[in-house]
Amino acid sequence: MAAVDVNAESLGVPRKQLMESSGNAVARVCRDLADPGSSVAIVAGRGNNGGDALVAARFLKAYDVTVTLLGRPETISTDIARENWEALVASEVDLQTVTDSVTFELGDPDLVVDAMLGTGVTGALREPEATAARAINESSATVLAVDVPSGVDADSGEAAGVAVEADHVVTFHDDKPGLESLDCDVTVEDIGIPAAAELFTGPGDLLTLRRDPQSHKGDHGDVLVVGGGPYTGAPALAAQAALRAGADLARVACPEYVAREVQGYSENLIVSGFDGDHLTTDHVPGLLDVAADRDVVVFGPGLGDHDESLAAVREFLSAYDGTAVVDADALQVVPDVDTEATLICTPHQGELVKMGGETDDDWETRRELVREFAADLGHVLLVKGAYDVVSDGDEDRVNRTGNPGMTVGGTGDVLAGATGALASVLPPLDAAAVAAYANGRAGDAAADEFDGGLVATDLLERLPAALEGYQHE
Ligand SMILES: NC(=O)C1=CN([C@@H]2O[C@H](COP(=O)(O)OP(=O)(O)OC[C@H]3O[C@@H](n4cnc5c(N)ncnc54)[C@H](O)[C@@H]3O)[C@@H](O)[C@H]2O)[C@H](O)CC1
Ligand SMILES: [K+]
Repeated sequence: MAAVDVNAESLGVPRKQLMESSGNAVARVCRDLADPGSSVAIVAGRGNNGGDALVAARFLKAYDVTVTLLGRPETISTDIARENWEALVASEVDLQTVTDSVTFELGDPDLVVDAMLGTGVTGALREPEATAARAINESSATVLAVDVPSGVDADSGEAAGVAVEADHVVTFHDDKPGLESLDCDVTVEDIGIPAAAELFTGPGDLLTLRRDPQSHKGDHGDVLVVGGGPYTGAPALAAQAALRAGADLARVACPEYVAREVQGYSENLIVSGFDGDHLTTDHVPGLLDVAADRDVVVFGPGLGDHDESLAAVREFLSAYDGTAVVDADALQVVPDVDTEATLICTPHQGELVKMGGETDDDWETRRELVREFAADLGHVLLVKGAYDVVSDGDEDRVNRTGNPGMTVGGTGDVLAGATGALASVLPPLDAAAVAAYANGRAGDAAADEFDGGLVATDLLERLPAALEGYQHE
């Protein structure tokens, strides 16, 4: 939800606007539950759940409304809730604040609006919330809970202690799984979050990437890139991209003569060369051994399409059961390989067609086609284009970052390497979506500087900033 909020904000729909819609929806349900002139007691907490009800107070002029804030106004925890409180103060609405359980009084209202705590909370209710919840449960008023009854976990429906027993819940945007087990009416209200905030990647997607300060070397990914042959730069780009996207270790397995060059690109890489000038099935047992201890394998950058190399990819994937990003010439093997591995395939549209998939100029049609093909394959697809389409056959994401300058060679290798690093820490669909977003963002930053003259290594340098997370209240 936090990710969707940030994406909505980046589309020009800030959270305060969503709060206005939520508050409006709360007031609408109040009107359904109580006649004009009835007394309505709004019990508001200090977070955004309380903020929703503070908005509702402005929409209930035909009612006898009292608003009780649990806690001192200075401790309201978000700017948008505080602004809505201040608007009520300035409007001389009937307000009271309660800082302890002794002074809490509910009175005898017809309707209670429980807006103490919503989805931002875990654990048992503290005071004065717990006392207020008991008073609400003892009263004969109809109880309307905002988003989730206070004290109930929105995901599980369980309560760690006392919780509000609501007659009705008005929840926003989407059903909350925890509400199903409760004995009350639930209304789901659309609050105007654009569908695009969920479909298109955006800055909110980066929220999933916050690093744990307690983590150790290897926790953020140990990635093996297998490739190189006719193309020598590709595996080096992919491996460096994995490091720039946060992997702790990046290894490259490639033909011996390529290995010398790859090592020349960066001393940060661990490179091992195998004999000959291309991958063959003779190399597969050794690769499987190395791959077994890695988080993710990125298979394909610069590999070439020698029959012996493709046979080796087939043999590797048949025996491998970890996570692999498959790119470039290795992709054509995927449709007829029987594998236990989790694959993220990163074709451009030409490679997609070569795999047996279909494409279309219209991105919405392409989205349908990609979803169907991903379902057939049983793997995640990230199909590159002006709009990248990511699908696991069930859920889809679309990425709009990037620019025409990125058609230069090597940007696909950067994307494959970044996807490998992210797949060590995120589920496959998310890894592909975040990688596409960040790769395009890095490309946009490079284009700001170099226009159409950008090169793939410009993206490498800009990947860390492109992956930087967002602070959100
Ligand atoms: N897009 C959306 O999801 C929207 C949601 N809205 C509403 O926002 C709330 C969630 O708001 P948030 O500020 O994140 O959290 P809460 O209001 O639920 O709670 C924060 C508040 O509670 C205090 N607190 C924490 N734990 C406890 C405890 N155990 N006992 C007592 N108090 C506790 C904490 O200190 C904070 O002050 C969501 O439910 C929706 O109602 C929107 O406004 C619209 C968009
Ligand atoms: K609530």
